[in-house]
Amino acid sequence: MEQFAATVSDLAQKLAEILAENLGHKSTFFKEHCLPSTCYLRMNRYPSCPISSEVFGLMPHTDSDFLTILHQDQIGGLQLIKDGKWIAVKPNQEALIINIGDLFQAWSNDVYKSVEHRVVTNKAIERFSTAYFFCPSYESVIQSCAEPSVYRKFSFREFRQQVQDDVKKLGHKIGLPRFIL
Ligand SMILES: O=C(O)CCC(=O)C(=O)O
Ligand SMILES: [Fe+2]
Repeated sequence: MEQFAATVSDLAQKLAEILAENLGHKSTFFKEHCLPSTCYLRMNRYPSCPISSEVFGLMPHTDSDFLTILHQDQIGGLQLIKDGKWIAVKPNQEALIINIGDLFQAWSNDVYKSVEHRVVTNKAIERFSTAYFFCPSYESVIQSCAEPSVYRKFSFREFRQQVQDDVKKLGHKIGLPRFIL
C-alpha cells in the first residue's frame, strides 16, 4: 500500500504539472502546496446488496480535490455522467482512472471539469477500490489561472468547511457553485 501511495503520488504531481502546462502555466503551485502529508488514500469496500437498484454504494458527487487517482477491482459499479447520461466505467484492474476534482476546475477557470460520478452496488459480489486524493494544505488559496475569473478565490479550508456545512444543512454538497462570482 505504501508503494502504491508513493507511485500514485508521483503520478499525480506529474499529471497536475502537465495539465497546468497545457494551459500555458509552468506552475510550481502543486509542488509547493500538494504534499504527501496533505494528500490521502481511501480504501472503499462496497458490500453486496440484494436491493442494489435502490441503494447507491456512493451517492453522485464530485471530488473536492485537484485530482483523484482510482484503482478498482474487476466487479464494476463506477459510473460517470456524460451529456446528462450515466455511463458505466469498464472495470480494468490493469488501469488507473484519473478524475479531475473541483479544485482543478476552479484553478483552470472551468477549462477542466470536475466529473460527477457515483457507485452502484452489485447484488451478489462485494467490490473494492482505492482512491488517492491529490489535495493541497488547508491554508492553500485556490485562484483561477485566467481572467475574468469564474470563481472567487478561496482557501481549501474554506471550501471543505462550506461542503461540510451544506451536507449537514441540506443533505448534499453544493461545491463550486457556492463560489461563483
Ligand atoms: O469506488 C469508486 O469507484 C469511486 C470512489 C470515489 O468516487 C470516491 O472515493 O470519491
Ligand atoms: Fe469520488
